[in-house]
Amino acid sequence: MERIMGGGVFQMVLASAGLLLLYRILVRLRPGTALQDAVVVITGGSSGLGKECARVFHAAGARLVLCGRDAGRLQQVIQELTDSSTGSQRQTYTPCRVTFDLADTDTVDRAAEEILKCYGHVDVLINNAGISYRGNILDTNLSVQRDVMETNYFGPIALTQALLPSMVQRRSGHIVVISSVQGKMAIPYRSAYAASKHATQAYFDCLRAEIERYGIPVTVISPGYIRTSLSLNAVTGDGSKYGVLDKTTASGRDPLDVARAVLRAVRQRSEDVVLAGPLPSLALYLRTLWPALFFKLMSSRARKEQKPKDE
Ligand SMILES: NC(=O)C1=CN([C@@H]2O[C@H](COP(=O)(O)OP(=O)(O)OC[C@H]3O[C@@H](n4cnc5c(N)ncnc54)[C@H](OP(=O)(O)O)[C@@H]3O)[C@@H](O)[C@H]2O)C=CC1
Ligand SMILES: CCCCCCCCCCCCCCCC(=O)OCC(=O)COP(=O)(O)O
Repeated sequence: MERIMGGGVFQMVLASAGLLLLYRILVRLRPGTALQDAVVVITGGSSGLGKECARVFHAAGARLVLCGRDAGRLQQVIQELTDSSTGSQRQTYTPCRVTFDLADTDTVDRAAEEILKCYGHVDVLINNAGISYRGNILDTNLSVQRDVMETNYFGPIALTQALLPSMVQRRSGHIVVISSVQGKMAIPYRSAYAASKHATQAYFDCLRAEIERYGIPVTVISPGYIRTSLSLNAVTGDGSKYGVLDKTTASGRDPLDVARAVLRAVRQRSEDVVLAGPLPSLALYLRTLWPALFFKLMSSRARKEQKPKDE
């Protein structure tokens, strides 16, 4: 009897896994939204993942609006993209640029107006810009916790809220946010960053439910480590720059590869995408299913990493 039951359970698990695999294949094969001529806004378009997103959306025929704080760096990206499109089979467009600081939410409304002036509307907003943080909570100024929250949370939500009314009016648009696996699990010495990404996940999950009725999808993308300048640009507990290219960052996933996954998620109108390797994925399951063990592992990690650079 037990053998029969055991066999039955095994077959059920196998069948479920097969169905899940089939579902994933079908989702991938589903014809996606066309991006030719779509107006795509990318924040943090001057470097790292944002720059690679600019590359793949530009090549797909999108009309880009690139945002960042440094006009010169944005112009350099625009030049690279225009140079690369010579001989392209597809119609491509010279991107527009809008310069503003996401941490200064007072300027975001002005920036949204400027963004809308580029092409008259926005089809896809990719909230990508962000900064990270390295530090021990005990030695971190509250102002640093606030600053990271301004750039990673309040800035993107202010921009989203400024652009949403025009999307709702047209009953068309798509909101995307680049979060992190640290938006789903918190690891030691990343308090400001992980908190800002958890807030991001929660806000955009609420938004998804609230604007579904207007036909506007919300996509939250949670990558693991990517090979960019994120750790170099991270802030420490006293507000100074960390300035180190961490091994984890240097050995992270190719940003172009991640950008292609972002493009796929936009085409498929995916809701929640985790782009992480087996270990962080396992850690995410552990956080949900066996939190006590997850917390023990994090405490041990905190003890081992007792000396972040700013101590
Ligand atoms: N690299 C990684 O391991 C991972 C990154 N991510 C996320 O990916 C996103 C992109 O980061 P990544 O490309 O890695 O890092 P980079 O440091 O290379 O790029 C960050 C971008 O954000 C822009 N930015 C930073 N602060 C502001 C601000 N106050 N106002 C406007 N723009 C700003 C920068 O533009 P400029 O300085 O020109 O203004 C830059 O273009 C971030 O949200 C990050 O959290 C998620 C998981 C892993
Ligand atoms: C019983 C088996 C247990 C196996 C679980 C082991 C737990 C291992 C913990 C793994 C933690 C992974 C952290 C991944 C963090 C990450 O990818 O972050 C992405 C970023 O946003 C990077 O930003 P950062 O500034 O931190 O470089």
